[in-house]
Amino acid sequence: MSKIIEVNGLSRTYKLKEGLKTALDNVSFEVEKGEVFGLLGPNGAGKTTTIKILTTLLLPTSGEVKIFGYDVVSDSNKIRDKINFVYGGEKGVYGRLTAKEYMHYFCTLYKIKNNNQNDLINNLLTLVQLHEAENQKIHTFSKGMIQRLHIARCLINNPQLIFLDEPTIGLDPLGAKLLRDIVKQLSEKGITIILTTHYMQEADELCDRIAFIRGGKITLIGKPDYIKKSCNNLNLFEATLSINDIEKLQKENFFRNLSIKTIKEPYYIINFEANEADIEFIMKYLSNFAEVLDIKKKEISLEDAYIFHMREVINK
Ligand SMILES: Nc1ncnc2c1ncn2[C@@H]1O[C@H](COP(=O)(O)OP(=O)(O)OP(=O)(O)O)[C@@H](O)[C@H]1O
Repeated sequence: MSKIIEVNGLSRTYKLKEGLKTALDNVSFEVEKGEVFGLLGPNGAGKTTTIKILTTLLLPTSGEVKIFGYDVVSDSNKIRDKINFVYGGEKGVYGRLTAKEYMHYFCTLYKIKNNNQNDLINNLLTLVQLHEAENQKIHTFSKGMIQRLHIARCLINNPQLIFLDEPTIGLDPLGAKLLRDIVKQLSEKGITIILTTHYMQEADELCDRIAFIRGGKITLIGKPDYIKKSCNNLNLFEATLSINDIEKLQKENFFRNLSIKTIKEPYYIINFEANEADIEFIMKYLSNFAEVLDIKKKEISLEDAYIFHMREVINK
């Protein structure tokens, strides 16, 4: 495998009236060809700043970033031809154009020969499942269709590396699934993809590797399974209960990180953190106001791992 992205000691500060704001602090990572690499972190963690630097839209304050072996500062033109990006919730579409007209417009900007434009547009609109809507004006498109059109647009220059910043934000579950399927197809074609998302299940489904970023630093990096296993002192339990007085349970300060999901009254699933040795005691305690139908250790999801690692940030 060859390295498509090499980031070494990257830092970026912004000048504010109050002084300097550090958005990225000595960040290093590498991405191999063909990987789907997820950058996950809370608002303000530094994801967009990272993407802007990697796409040559923003200069680093210090450190070195190479894309395809080219430096983002001195060789930005060589990089721009080979990459593209889509920001979630992106506006900037020309509503009065049809999808096809919009694609022709960008083909011309990307200097695609007139003779080749129709075939390319057909292929790309088919790939993002907009072929049937090609003559429809964009202002009639749903958010999901617009987002898929952005993806088609970002593929015009045949990029080997694409950046998708929260691509499914604001999409309904079906629209989001369609978009995830397209991301998988692009990955299967060998395109390297950098993805940011706040949806952990999406990251788990799509990403080969993930970096957790918080406060401008990468705190954990690896395959989704590695990240889940990294919480080895996190013991989550899931109990299915029949509860008559749910308010009483909600008021309990007894549990660490209690979450309650209603199945159908009076049945509930509760998740909580506990030591394995305390489970018998907890069962007895619960039986004071609920019938315990089932209790088991919960498999750690990527979301559990994320909450575990970001807890101090979330609690601030
Ligand atoms: N142009 C700017 N001027 C000043 N500060 C900025 C600027 N852009 C970003 N920041 C600050 O840098 C930090 C990192 O921001 P960034 O947008 O990279 O985070 P993010 O992880 O993408 O967040 P989100 O999930 O909300 O998009 C934040 O504290 C943010 O307020």
